[in-house]
Parts: sequence; structure tokens; C-alpha cells
Amino acid sequence: MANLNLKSVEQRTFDAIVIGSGISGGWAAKELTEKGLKTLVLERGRDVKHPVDYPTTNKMPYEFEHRLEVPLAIKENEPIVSRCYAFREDSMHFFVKDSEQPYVQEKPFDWIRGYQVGGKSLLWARQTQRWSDFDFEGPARDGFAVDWPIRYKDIAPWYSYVEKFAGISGNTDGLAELPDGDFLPAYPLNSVEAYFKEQLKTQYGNRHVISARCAHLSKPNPIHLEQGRAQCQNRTLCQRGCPFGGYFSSNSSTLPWAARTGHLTLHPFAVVDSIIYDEKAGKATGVRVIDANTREVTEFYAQIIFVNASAVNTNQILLNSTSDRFPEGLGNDSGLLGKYFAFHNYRARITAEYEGLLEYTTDGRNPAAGGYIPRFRNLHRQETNFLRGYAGALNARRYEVEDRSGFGASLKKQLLNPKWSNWKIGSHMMGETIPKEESQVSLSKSRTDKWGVPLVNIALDYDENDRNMMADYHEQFTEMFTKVGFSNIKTIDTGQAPGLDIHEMGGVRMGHDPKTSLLNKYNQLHACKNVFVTDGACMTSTSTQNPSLTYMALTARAADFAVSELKKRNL
Ligand SMILES: Cc1cc2nc3c(=O)[nH]c(=O)nc-3n(C[C@H](O)[C@H](O)[C@H](O)COP(=O)(O)OP(=O)(O)OC[C@H]3O[C@@H](n4cnc5c(N)ncnc54)[C@H](O)[C@@H]3O)c2cc1C
Repeated sequence: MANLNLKSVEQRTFDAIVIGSGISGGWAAKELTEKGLKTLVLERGRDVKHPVDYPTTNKMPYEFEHRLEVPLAIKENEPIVSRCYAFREDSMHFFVKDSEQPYVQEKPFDWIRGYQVGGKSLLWARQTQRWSDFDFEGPARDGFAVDWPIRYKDIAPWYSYVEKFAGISGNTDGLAELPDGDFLPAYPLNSVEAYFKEQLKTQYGNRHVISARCAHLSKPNPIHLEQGRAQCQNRTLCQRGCPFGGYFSSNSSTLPWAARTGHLTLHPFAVVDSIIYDEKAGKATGVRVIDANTREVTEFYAQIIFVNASAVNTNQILLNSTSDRFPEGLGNDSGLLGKYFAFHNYRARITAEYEGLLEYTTDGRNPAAGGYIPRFRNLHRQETNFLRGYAGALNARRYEVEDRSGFGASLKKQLLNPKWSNWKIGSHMMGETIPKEESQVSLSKSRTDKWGVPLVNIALDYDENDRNMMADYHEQFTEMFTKVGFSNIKTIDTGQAPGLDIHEMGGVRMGHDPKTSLLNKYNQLHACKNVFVTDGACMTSTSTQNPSLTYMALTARAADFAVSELKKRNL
């Protein structure tokens, strides 16, 4: 418990409390401490210090007992997390194991979690794209979900603000559907990705391949060096934690920055049970915390509270924060808390080969992972039998193929002289799903975790819109791949449960009207003004972009508003 005298109320009182130290919580901590607020960050997991707590970061493959494979016994015991592509022998220690932290799947949902200082910022794939008004205006145009209370102009300066500090690589592509940002140099496309880009431009005009935009220091600026971070070394071992700080994580960037102000108190092993509401004051006064090791319960107090526990956990905390005023959860006058939850649909894939450009191969490793095809469906008009749209990832690679036939000296020679395969091309869909009232996170009435907190119950599923969208993705990508001369095209439906995309959103959505939303345009609970929710729980709709950059920008914007309101004594 971080040298705190838990008996002293004074020592348990701060200006601000931030719940969660992941991507959004790290930003809240940075902004609030920089503005002079004495800030307590409560984190349920252990501390992970940059770079000393990255035990696998410099290991060679042969130093891993299972050569980076997850052992079968772990796969059998932890089937959900084992389905995540990044759960490997070198990164297992940063993932929550199914058996240790159960939840209720009313419908199958693969919930991938990282409970430690830094949260999932250590594990993420760092893909970072801005939203445009095509995204913010989606619900208003077709009437599904409520209207966002903000538009692109409200958040654009905050995107710039967080991009400059985090360091985002990318090109200026000039596309209205995917606004440009304040970028470091992009990682180039390889020859087949570039070929596909040129062909699409010629054959379609309105379909684009861009270099994936990514939170990596391709060429650091002074602000990044000041954070103690260095240029990305293209090791592509990111999920181990990067000793160079080459990619953005809370551990390498926002948290140490906040600590330097002298205003940060970081409190690991602190499981937030609920937020305390004072009826007389008409606001939240603090949070109730259970020590993860001793189960001792302690209260901490502050004038403002930022809830950044990640989308599902944030819903859990608010639903568990009951009082006479809010019997159904903090701020839940509308009865919608936990509802209109949504995710991204990554179920559809496509693979192909290209027999051309064999004079080229890939040169080194690309931390941005290749290309990104921004949404091109239903942008200017409704043109399909599904609402909204999808983006596509794109990457092309050649593999070394060994001829393993024969034996003796000839076999040895073959193994030592592998041949290059044809180019293999792969893409997966990143589809928007529509938040619905029946898609929800609730609390189990009968089961609790080992700290006595009600388990989360998740009820989400694909619907007809998702299935029509997948069919369209397969059709459109098959057509595009065929037109440019790719062969051996295979469409795949992985059949995976929702959740593996790891972009869960909603339940505490933003909106204009307290009757149909929980948060106002500054991420402030309509009914409890000193509580702010700025992680994925606040999202009114999901669009297609990877969401974390938007959480960062919303957090910085909300923190700025919160501090100005505090100064005006409005909170
Ligand atoms: C393999 C992988 C790849 C991904 N790729 C991308 C990508 O390319 N682009 C992208 O935008 N996003 C990506 N994501 C998703 C991204 O990681 C999340 O969107 C982001 O981390 C969410 O930030 P957050 O602050 O809401 O939550 P987190 O980063 O998960 O942090 C939440 C923190 O809150 C803590 N916490 C939870 N409950 C409590 C409690 N009751 N009390 C105290 N603390 C609590 C947790 O322990 C955790 O540390 C990926 C995720 C994974 C795992």
C-alpha cells in the first residue's frame, strides 16, 4: 500500500482520483497532475515499472522453454485468453488468466484483459486512427443509437494534442473519411501492398490503401526524448514491453510524466469496489477500495473522479455504486447503464497469393504491420443492406520455404538454402457493430469474485447487420483481389465470439439528453457532475477505427474541462 497511512483521512484525501492506469487512466493522470492536482491513481493489478519489469524483453527464442508457444496445459486451462493472438509465452504474464478472474457469459464473449499498471497499453497493437464526421454523424443519420453530443471539430485539437505527445507515425493522406493527424514519418508499404494501393486507386478511385497509422516513434521529437523514450528499433517484440519506449504505453510515457510533477500517487493492488455518493452534497466524495492481497477495505476521497477501468470494468464499478439516490448504479437515472454495449467485428478474413513482384521481398520488420484500407461503404449515401461500414487491415509477406524431402547431406543443404514463397496477402475486416438495448453488461445476482464484488455478466451477440456486413466484405475484397491479379483467394469466417477484437465499448454512453444517455459532451455524468468516464464505456457508437486514440483525446479534453470547472467551483 505505497507508504500510505491508511488511518489518516487527510492522507487518503486527494484533489482527483483516477480509477485504472491503462491507456485512458494514464492520460487522465498526466493531465490532472500537470494541471497541479494532487492525483491518486488506483490500479487493481501489480506495478509494472518501465523498463525493469519487462522480464522477457531481451530474450532470444531459444531461451524460452517452449520456443514462444503457449503450453497445452495452459491452453486447456485458460481457453479464452489463449485465443488472443498476442497471448504467447513471451507475453503471458501481462494477460489476465480466465481461471483467476471469472465472469459470466450469458452469451459467449471472449474478454481479454490486462490487470496491471499500464493495463492493456503494454499489449496493444498500437493502431491509431482519428474519427471523422462520417463516424460521429453515423447514429444521427440512420437513427440507430443516439446522436453523439460532439463532432469532429470538438475533438480535432485534442487528437493533435495527444498525437504529438504519444508519437503517431503516418502519412498525410488527405482523406475526408480518415482525417490526417500530427504525424511522425510513416512506415512504408512493401512492394505488394504498394502495388495493391496503386491498383485500387486506378480501378476504383474512392478506395484507398494507406500506411497503417501507429503509435511508434519512427523518428522521435524532443518531447519524446524528454519522456525518456527512444526511436523504435523495429524489433516487433512489442507485447513484451519495449525497453526503448519505442511504442506508446502508459508505463513508458504518461505515468512517468505524471510522476515527475510530484503530484502523483500510484496505488497498485487497489481493487475499486464502488464510488461513494454523498446525497447531501449531491456529488461523489470518493471511492471504496479493497486491497487485492489483504482484502482490507479503505476509502479514498477527492473532488473529482475519473473512471478509466476499461469499458466492462467501468460499467461494473458504476453498477456496483448504489445509494438511496442511485439504487440502480451511479448516475443511472435513465436506466440505461450497462446497455447499448457494442464491440468491433473482426470475424471476416481473406487470404490470397500473388505470383508477381518476385524480385522483391520484405526488408526488415514493419511495426505498423502494413496497410490500412479506410471505410469506403455507406459514406456519402446508404448503398448496402447493412448500416455503417468496415475498414480493412492489409499485409503482404513472403515466407522462407524449406524442402524437407530426402535425407543426409542433400537434406542439410536444402534446409540451409530455403526458397522464398510467392507473396501471401491477408486482410481482416474491422466492422462497426450497432449498440442495442439488449446488448448489455450487468452484475450477477448470485456470484461474486474473491473480493466479494458481483461478477460481470456479459450478453452480446452478432446480428443480421453483422452477417450482411461480413458477406459484403468477402464479396468486395474478393472482387478487389481478383481485379488486381491475386490468386488462390480464400474467404474465412473465423466464427469467433464477440470480444476477441478487444475493442469493447459503451454502457455509459455520451449524449445530449439525460433520458437517453449517461454522460454529457464532456464525459461528465449528467446526474453526478464530479464523475467523468473517458474510457471505452463512454462510446455512443463504435465506428470502424481502432478506438484507443479517441479515448486518449476524450480524456485529455475532459480533464481540461474538469479542472476549469473545479477552478470555477462548479464541481
Ligand atoms: C492484443 C491487443 C491488441 C490491441 N490493439 C489495439 C490497437 O491496435 N489499437 C487500439 O486502439 N486498441 C487496441 N487494443 C485495445 C486497447 O488496448 C484498449 O482499447 C485500451 O487499452 C483501453 O484503454 P483503457 O484505459 O480503457 O483500459 P486498459 O488499458 O485495459 O486499462 C484499464 C486499467 O484499469 C484497471 N482496472 C480495472 N478494473 C479496476 C478496478 N475495479 N479497480 C482498479 N483498477 C481497475 C485494469 O487493471 C487496467 O490496468 C488492443 C488490445 C489488446 C489486448
